[in-house]
Formats: sequence, structure tokens, C-alpha cells
Amino acid sequence: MEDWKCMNIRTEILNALKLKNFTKPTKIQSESIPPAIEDQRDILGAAETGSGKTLAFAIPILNGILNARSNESISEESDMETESDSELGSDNENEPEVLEELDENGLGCVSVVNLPPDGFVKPKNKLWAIILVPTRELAMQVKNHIDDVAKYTGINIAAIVGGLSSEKQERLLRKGPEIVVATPGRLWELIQRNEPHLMQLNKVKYFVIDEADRMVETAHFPELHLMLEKINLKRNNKRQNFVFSATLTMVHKAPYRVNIKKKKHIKKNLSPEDKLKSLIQLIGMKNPHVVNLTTANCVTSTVKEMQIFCSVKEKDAYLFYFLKRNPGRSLVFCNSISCVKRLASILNILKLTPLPIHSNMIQKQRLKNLDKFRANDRGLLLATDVASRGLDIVGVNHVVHYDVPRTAEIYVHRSGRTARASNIGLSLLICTPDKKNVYLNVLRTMKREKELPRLEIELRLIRTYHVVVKLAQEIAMLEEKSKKETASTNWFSKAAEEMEILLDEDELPRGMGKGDLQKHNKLVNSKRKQLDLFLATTK
Ligand SMILES: Nc1ncnc2c1ncn2[C@@H]1O[C@H](COP(=O)(O)OP(=O)(O)OP(=O)(O)O)[C@@H](O)[C@H]1O
Repeated sequence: MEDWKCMNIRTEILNALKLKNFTKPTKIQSESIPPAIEDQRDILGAAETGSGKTLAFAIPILNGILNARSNESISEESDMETESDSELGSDNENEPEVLEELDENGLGCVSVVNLPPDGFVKPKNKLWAIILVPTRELAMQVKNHIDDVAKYTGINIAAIVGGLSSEKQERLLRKGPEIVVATPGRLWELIQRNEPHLMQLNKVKYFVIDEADRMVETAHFPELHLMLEKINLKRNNKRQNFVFSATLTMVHKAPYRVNIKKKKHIKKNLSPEDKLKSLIQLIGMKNPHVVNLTTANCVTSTVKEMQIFCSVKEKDAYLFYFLKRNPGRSLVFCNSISCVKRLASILNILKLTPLPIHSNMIQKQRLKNLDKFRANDRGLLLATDVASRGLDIVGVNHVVHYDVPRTAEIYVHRSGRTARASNIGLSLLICTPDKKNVYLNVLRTMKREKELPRLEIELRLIRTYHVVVKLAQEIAMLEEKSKKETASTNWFSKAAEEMEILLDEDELPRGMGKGDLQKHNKLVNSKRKQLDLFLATTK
């Protein structure tokens, strides 16, 4: 623990680190934490995926809150008279002026003057830190990660994300958590509703943007922009800012769009320096300490990168081949929700029990599937890029880019879900002729001179895999058809029943009467039996 101790970290935090068996800081931590704690510098940090960036900003925040609390209690002891100012500071202009008077019976009676916005309730605690992240799952994970290190500090952390009940989240905020980890959309919604705890936004002492490049380049930007305006309004000058990402300094060859408040589009080819500068300006960072540990390779050195080049028709068979021949915990990325859904039904038929995750699923199901994936060392997660950033799942052995990622950043973040915290892992990209240009562009952005090595395939086996997968595709299509037919027949029969109309079989929609349906189901069953036989003999 010696390397931690010389960083002026409080014992409460050191004890939690020891419990986690984090005996020494990672490189990004040892280069960010000292200037953040000792000189209260803003930090602009870039380091590869899985390198421990979360604690690089969380430890200085927890440490700072603990130190400030100690100082407050010392000054409270020496001057009990100033006690009422200590929680929020005496300059809280949002606070209503409360006058206490005594009625003729000597009972206290309170009159409130100078009323603030509707429904103002005085916040319970000071809001010390806001941490913004791009996805809901990441917010939960960052909260849990900080909870572990805050175990002995008495500091409370809340995750505020979309997709879950906003009433429940307002209840969480009413408890006055010192640190709020949030996605921009839900946070902005609650700010607009004048949620009391969040009314202290412009007084936060710490502000973090994690996965910063993603946050400024996507749909999150309008809310982020508005929020930054609000935070910078009458800002607390002593605010310390942290901006972190694994791909902060990458440059796109293609122009990218930034959508701002008035729906103006700004097209820019930003150099790494420009990109950093614009972020620094937007957040109002002053003279940040820059820690850039990104490597020339962009992807962690312990990731083995491979590729398969095949036709669009062959993709599913190669994916199935890879998953069968390489047992372990695998994460497969697609570019669209429809692709995740289609693959999920095929891989289900092939008995691989995939767990889908995409933004059209209800949040609770998304979190449930992530938990199941975490708990199973042979788990298979099928995801869109909602899962490509920041998710820290121990023991992901393989990442498969079923679709070629649209940018190098996405490639780096997806690949970073494996080989975390110095472990090893494999990243496999499946490329088809129509996507060759995108793939080459990804390599160019990463300044790679050579293509990724090809994965060796046992051609003797792949033929059987083609047959098996084709059968599964047919079953998936037949089942989809009968699902649709059943749904529309049920709807039609129910409507007829409600209107008390008696229907003949030939009056049912699209002509798939009971007889047709039975034939259809028989066909599905025989194909399933055939498949089961194949699966039993496929290695
Ligand atoms: N000092 C440490 N010693 C050992 N393990 C650590 C240490 N710090 C963090 N870790 C572990 O390393 C893993 C990766 O950490 P973290 O999620 O912060 O990475 P990251 O750099 O933010 O990754 P990404 O860019 O993908 O978001 C986590 O499982 C975390 O618990």
C-alpha cells in the first residue's frame, strides 16, 4: 500500500482499497491523483480501456469531501455561532428567507418571505460532485465502483438515470447524496423540475465528464450544453473539473456532426489539439493537468486482435463457429437493434442462450441481462453500442464485432470490454466485402499500417456449420411468421368476439387457418428435430 500512502489519501479510503486488494495505483491513477489532491488541479486524462480511470477521479473527490468535512467540523468547534452556514454556505441565494416569530402564546410560528421557485424544499445535504456518463449501465457501474471505495467514508452516492421511475430517483435525491452519477437526459429533466438537491448545481465542488468524446459528439450534447451553461452560471470558482476518456485524442477522417441547441450542425475535422481545446473551453477548465497515456496502438496490448473476412451470407455461420470453438464469456456487438434481435432468435435456436441488450428494451430487463452475463462464465451478451463504453465486466474472454464498427473510437471501446485490468482477451472483427472501406478507415484512424491477422478456420468443419446455421435461420423465419399470424389471428378473433360476430375458419386473416397453422408447426418441429441431430454431432 506504500504507493497509495505517499499520495496523501485518507485512511478511510486506504482501508477500502486494501479490502479490494488494490495494493498499488494503476498508471493513470498515479499520474492523476497527486496533482488533483495536492494542487487541486483540473485533470484531462486519457488512458486505454480498463486502466482504472474511474478511481483516478473518484479518489480525489472522496478525499476532498472528507478533508472539507474535517475542516468544517474544526471550524464549527471553534465558532459554534456560524453553524447554520456550514452546510450550504451562507451565499445560497436560492434559499428562502425564513423569519421565526412568537405568537401571543409564545409558540413558534414561521413565516416565509421571498419565495423561490415553486415547491422549493431546502436540500438536506450539500451536493459536492456531479459525474456525467453516457449510458445508464455505466452510471450504475460507476456508482457501485465508488461505493466500494467510499465504504468507510459515510459519503453517499446516487445514480440518476433514464428508464427507471423518476419518482424513485427524486426520493433518492431527497436523501441528499453528496455525489450524483448521472446520464445527462434524466439529470437535465430533474433540474428543469427544480429538484431541490440539484438546485445546488452551480455550487458543486467537483465536476466530471467520463467518456468525454462520446458525450460531446452525440445526442447527449444539447442537454450537456444547457447543463454546462447552468453549472457555469454564478459558478463556484473553486470547482475542480475532471475529463476522462480512452479515445480523447483520436481524429476522424470523416467529418463529424455536433448537434447543438438551435439544431445547427457544425462540421469539423478536428485535430487532437482542437478537440482538447474545445472541451476545455466548454467545461471552463483552467490550466488542466494533462495526462495522456494513450498508446500508438490505441487498443490495450493484452488484447489479441483478429479478423474473419467472409460474405454477408456466411456471417452467421462464422459467428456460430467461433462461439462454439472458443468457449468462454463472449460479447457480440451489432450496429443495429434489428440485427441484435435477429441474431438473438437464431442463436437461441442454436441453443447458445444469448442475452440481448439494446436501447429499445426496458431498463430493468437490460440490467437483469447484464447481471446474468456477469454471473455466467460461458455467458453470451448480444449488444448494440449501448454496451460498448465503460462497462467493466470481469472475465470477458472475447469481443466479436459482428458488424464492422462505424468509427475507430467504437472499435477501441468495444475491444476494451475484454482484457481489462491487465487480463488477456481476444477481439474478433467480422468483415464483409461491402464494409471493407469502413474497416480500412478504422485501421487508418488508428494509424495501423497492417491489416488485422486472419483467424484460422478449419474449413473441414465450417461446411457443417453452414448447414446447421441455415437450418436455424429457416426455423427463425418460420417461427417469426407463425408468431405474426397468431398475433393477427388472435387480434381478429378477439375483435370479432367483442362485437359478437361468429367467424368461419376461412374468414380468419391472411388465409392461415387452423389447418395451415398445424402444417406450419409440423414443419417447424421436423426442422427442429433435424437441427437437434446436427447439433448433437457438431463439435
Ligand atoms: N489500483 C487498482 N488495482 C487493481 N485493479 C484496479 C485498480 N483500479 C481499478 N481497478 C480495476 O480495474 C478495472 C477497470 O477499471 P475502470 O472501469 O475504472 O477502467 P476504465 O479505465 O474506466 O475503463 P474504460 O475506458 O473501459 O471505461 C475495474 O475492475 C477496477 O475495479
